[in-house]
Amino acid sequence: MEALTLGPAGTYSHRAAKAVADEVVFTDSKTAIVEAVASGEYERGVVPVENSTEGPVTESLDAFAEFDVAAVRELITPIRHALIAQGPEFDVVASHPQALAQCREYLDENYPSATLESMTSTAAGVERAREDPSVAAIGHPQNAADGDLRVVAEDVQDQSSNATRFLVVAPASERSEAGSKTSFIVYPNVDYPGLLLELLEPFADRDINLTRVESRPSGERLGDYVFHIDVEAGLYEERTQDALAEIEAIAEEGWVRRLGSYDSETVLD
Ligand SMILES: O=C(O)C(=O)C[C@]1(C(=O)O)C=C[C@@H](O)C=C1
Repeated sequence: MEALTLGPAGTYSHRAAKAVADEVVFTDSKTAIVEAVASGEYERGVVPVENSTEGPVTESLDAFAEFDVAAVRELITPIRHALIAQGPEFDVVASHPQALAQCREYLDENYPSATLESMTSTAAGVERAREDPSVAAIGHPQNAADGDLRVVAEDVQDQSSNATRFLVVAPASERSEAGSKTSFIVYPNVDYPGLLLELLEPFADRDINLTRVESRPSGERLGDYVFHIDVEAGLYEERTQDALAEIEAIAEEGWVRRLGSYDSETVLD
């Protein structure tokens, strides 16, 4: 099966996508991945959603609220960054903002005067370093395996436990009720004291553990939010269906989207 993910070759998304697809194709935005799967252009997409150091990948979350797709698998991958350059002297460090943020303390301590440059992906930063000796990149060490680049330093992420969670997305028709985890999005379109508490109580009442709650601005007006909620239960379970029915009643002025149920796996590379 073919999967669309964030390119060029050598991104962490590429490494995760290889675990679920025999052919991987690339684009340079997470929104484009979700949109292409929603429209049926691709059968699978692999997008990062959350990092243990830096938190949510907001572009992916916003794309899930905008385009109707199913989440069919979760991949968790440890992220161990290398500093990659043509030599030890450079003025610029180029990488994806998530990766730069995951190495903030290391860069402040070791390269306080380097200019940080945001790229569309870690591998795009590596391409930039390949072209320009004054630029270093942060990415997977394997990106230095060929050509003029070398690994200047390994394990430059601030937390040794640094890990990113990816979701594999499929067309909405492939949404599954089977799996140990479920993701859904709620837009209540109302605002009153205790609303968030009311949205979470149906899970607490049924002993369902929440693994993530993220609020994203709806874009409609200041203080108006879309909530991304992940729970440790499958849609096939009666308790999950009952909790969602209660939430749908609370959000009757807005909407509730089930991304679906899935199982989680760890991808080492
Ligand atoms: O730039 C890449 O290599 C990506 O796959 C994107 C991404 C992200 O957006 O979180 C994925 C994993 C790492 O956390 C850093 C960057």
